[in-house]
Amino acid sequence: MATDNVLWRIVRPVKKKLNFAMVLSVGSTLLTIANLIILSYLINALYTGDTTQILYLFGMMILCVVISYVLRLKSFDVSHYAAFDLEAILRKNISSHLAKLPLGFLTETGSGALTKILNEDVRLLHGFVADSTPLFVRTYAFPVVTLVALFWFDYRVALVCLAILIVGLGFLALAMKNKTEVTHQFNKAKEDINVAVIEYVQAMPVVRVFDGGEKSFVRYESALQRYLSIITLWFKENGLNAKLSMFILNPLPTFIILLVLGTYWFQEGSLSFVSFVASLLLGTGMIESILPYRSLTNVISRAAISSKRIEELLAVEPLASSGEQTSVSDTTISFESVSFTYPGREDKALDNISFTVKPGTFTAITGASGAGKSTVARLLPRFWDVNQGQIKLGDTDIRNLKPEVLLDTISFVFQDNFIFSDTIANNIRMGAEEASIEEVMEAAKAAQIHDFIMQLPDGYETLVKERGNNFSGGQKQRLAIARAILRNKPVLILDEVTSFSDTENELLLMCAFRNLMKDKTVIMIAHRLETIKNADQIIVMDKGRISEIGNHDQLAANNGIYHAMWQSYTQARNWHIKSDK
Ligand SMILES: Nc1ncnc2c1ncn2[C@@H]1O[C@H](COP(=O)(O)OP(=O)(O)OP(=O)(O)O)[C@@H](O)[C@H]1O
Repeated sequence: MATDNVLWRIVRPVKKKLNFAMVLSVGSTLLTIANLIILSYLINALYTGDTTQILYLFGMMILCVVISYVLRLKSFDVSHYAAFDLEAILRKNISSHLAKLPLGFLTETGSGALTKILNEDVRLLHGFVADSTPLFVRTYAFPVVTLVALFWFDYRVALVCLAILIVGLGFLALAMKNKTEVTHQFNKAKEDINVAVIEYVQAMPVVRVFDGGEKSFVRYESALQRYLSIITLWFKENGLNAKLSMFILNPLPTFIILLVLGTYWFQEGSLSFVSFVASLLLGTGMIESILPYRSLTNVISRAAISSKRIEELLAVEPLASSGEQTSVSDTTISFESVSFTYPGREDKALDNISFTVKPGTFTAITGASGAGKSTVARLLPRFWDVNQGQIKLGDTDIRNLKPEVLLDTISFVFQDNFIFSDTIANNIRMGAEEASIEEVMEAAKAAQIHDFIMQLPDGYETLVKERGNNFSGGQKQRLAIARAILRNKPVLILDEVTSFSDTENELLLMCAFRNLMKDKTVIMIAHRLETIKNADQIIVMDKGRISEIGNHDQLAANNGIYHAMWQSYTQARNWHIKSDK
């Protein structure tokens, strides 16, 4: 039951309703058992021909059936209400928690995995609470109460039933031994298949060019093989026990055993007729009541896995709550002794870095891959919060600003910009929903993407396909720039935005950038020295630290990383010029 603790923790908010549903279910179970006992007396009365008793018992039985039925319905009613309540509570808790989580966590976990928790896991718990909880208590209460009743009728019959139960459950326990490990392996194998299928289908266009799809088909096939061998192994190891338990925990064999023994004891005179009938009815009823046990344990373990995922998500540390400050003194950006380590990593992505970007100036950040450039960009919109030091906008720590103020002051253009399935106009409007179509067009013109949009059959009303698949990388960049131009915020963060461009796109992009960056405070992360040469300040990063800082002339004159980068850049350029000649 240890793994199920998490399950009971998750359903705690609806515990009262759930307990009530279980009490009603136990009540209905008791009446069902009472009914079987009355039926035994009724058959006895029919046997002896006692008419008054027949009528009396018949009346009692009808009453019991009706009340038991009503209790059972009511129990399911209550458990369904509890399930709806739980679903609402969980959805509310999860969504309000998600709103407080670092954006970095959300983008990393991915919308697919989060939607799965919010939808599938919550729905699974709904199903468990609604349908399984009344059944759950019934499978426990029925055998216990029946055994008590059987002991009251005849201890020998009770002992026989108890023995059948113990042997059957023993085999079941053996069949379920290693279940956790096997279930884990089974789920892992199933996941591998899913991944292989997705990879096979999604990567098809690329894969077919290189290996005709054979290699990834082999991966899919071997995932399938692993899955099959786990199932075979499980059947081989536990199949016999499972079959034996299924055979023993079955009403028919129990009925036959009780019939043979009962007949013997009855003829011998040591078992009354009513006890004989009662033992047949109660004994078989008891075994029947535990038939759903196996499927219930499956439902419970799946619900426990879902609960664990929900609990883990709810345990993710939210961002420190934002302050209430609603304005900034100016757009100076300062990193003051900032250190940051990504959750789950040992090494620092940023190690004690400090720099200041003055209002209206252009700062470029460059350096080797993995040096920490993008991390600088991600900390500004609080994708994550710093571990040490502080980041200030004007003279305020960004953690003290209302989130709206931060977003209202800064625009971001990232390498992988979020393009969603809507019209081009609405994609540009994102973050400035009230903008008129004329304003949208103005922004698109400044971003050098207007002419391209006008060539499309529906112009600005053209639908962008999922993730902007019908646009080139450079076109998506320019759409994102148009979006940033329209939002017109005083601070601009650009992360590797020129990486997609070909020569033609680059000219357009540069022109778009000039329009976008006019009079703004800009931080641009870039590799292309041509792009950053004119920056007021260039920061060269290396292994999470700032190795050089200054303008182009100062850095080119130094004997550092930038100097080396500039040398190799000019050599490459000269080589190009020579080979063009
Ligand atoms: N989401 C993340 N989770 C864990 N570690 C990360 C994450 N993103 C980056 N890192 C690590 O942090 C360090 C800095 O990465 P960052 O992306 O900031 O470098 P970068 O200079 O922008 O590199 P590139 O030029 O390749 O984009 C690297 O060691 C990287 O592995």
